Amino acid sequence: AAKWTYTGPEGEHHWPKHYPYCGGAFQSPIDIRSELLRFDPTLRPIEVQNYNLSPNEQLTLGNNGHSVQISLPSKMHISSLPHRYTAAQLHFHWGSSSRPAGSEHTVNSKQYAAEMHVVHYNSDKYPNMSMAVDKSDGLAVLGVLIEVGDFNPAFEQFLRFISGIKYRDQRVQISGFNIRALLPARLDEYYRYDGSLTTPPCYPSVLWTVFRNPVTISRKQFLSLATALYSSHAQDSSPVPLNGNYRKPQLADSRVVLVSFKE
Ligand SMILES: NS(=O)(=O)c1c(F)c(F)c(S(=O)(=O)CCO)c(N[C@H]2CCCc3ccccc32)c1F
Ligand SMILES: [Zn+2]
Repeated sequence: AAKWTYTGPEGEHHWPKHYPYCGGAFQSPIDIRSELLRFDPTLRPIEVQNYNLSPNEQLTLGNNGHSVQISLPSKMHISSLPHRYTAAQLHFHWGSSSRPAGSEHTVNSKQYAAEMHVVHYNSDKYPNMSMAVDKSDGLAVLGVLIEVGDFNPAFEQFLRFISGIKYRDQRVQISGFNIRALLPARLDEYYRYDGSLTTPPCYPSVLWTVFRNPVTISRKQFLSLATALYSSHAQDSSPVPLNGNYRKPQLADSRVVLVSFKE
């Protein structure tokens, strides 16, 4: 498995050596700047289906060495886009206890504490994620900005198990819960642009939707996300903390960011 990191000799400035798309166009994340925005009245509210999972269902919560991820059942999908986009997994990007800013997208240079991504693939055209991941109309990712504030009971549904996946490739089964509760209340207010995976291989295959309104988690919840995990395996002699797992904003080039709302 090719190794890449967020800092050091395998850090993001070195990604293009092994992953050429990372040095290409249409890269994500970006700084969502006011001057790039254009109101688009055709942008409909995001509609998600089957996000409210029963506690009788089991989800896999895992540490893949780059993030904490939850694998999602294929009945979950986005129904308001031109094609059906079926959910594959969700994961997070965060800062560290000493530097609590770790979102990937920034808004007028403001970096949030963390960011959640719900990854979907175009299941009208492709049979699975692997076939969709490098196609220009392959993926749709919902981005949720996260700031430190009130306690978030929905996040607690998986955060309370995070000590069971401290090391790379550890996984635990958790009960299903309402994934919709991880999203902000308003799914009608969002930024929309064409971009890429924010990790290698950085394929320019993502229709990005970043919701305007952040969600909050408590400082204690943020610290458990930012301090519980290691990117190294349990048996490795020198454990490597997993934090600061965010790519810096990329050049917007001539890209316009569409917005579904008027101030
Ligand atoms: N920010 S991002 O671009 O949304 C993003 C990540 F940042 C991220 F870390 C991951 S990862 O956790 O899989 C670790 C490294 O790929 C993904 N995985 C996607 C793309 C790769 C293939 C694949 C296959 C099945 C399910 C999900 C995915 C990712 F899409
Ligand atoms: Zn991501």
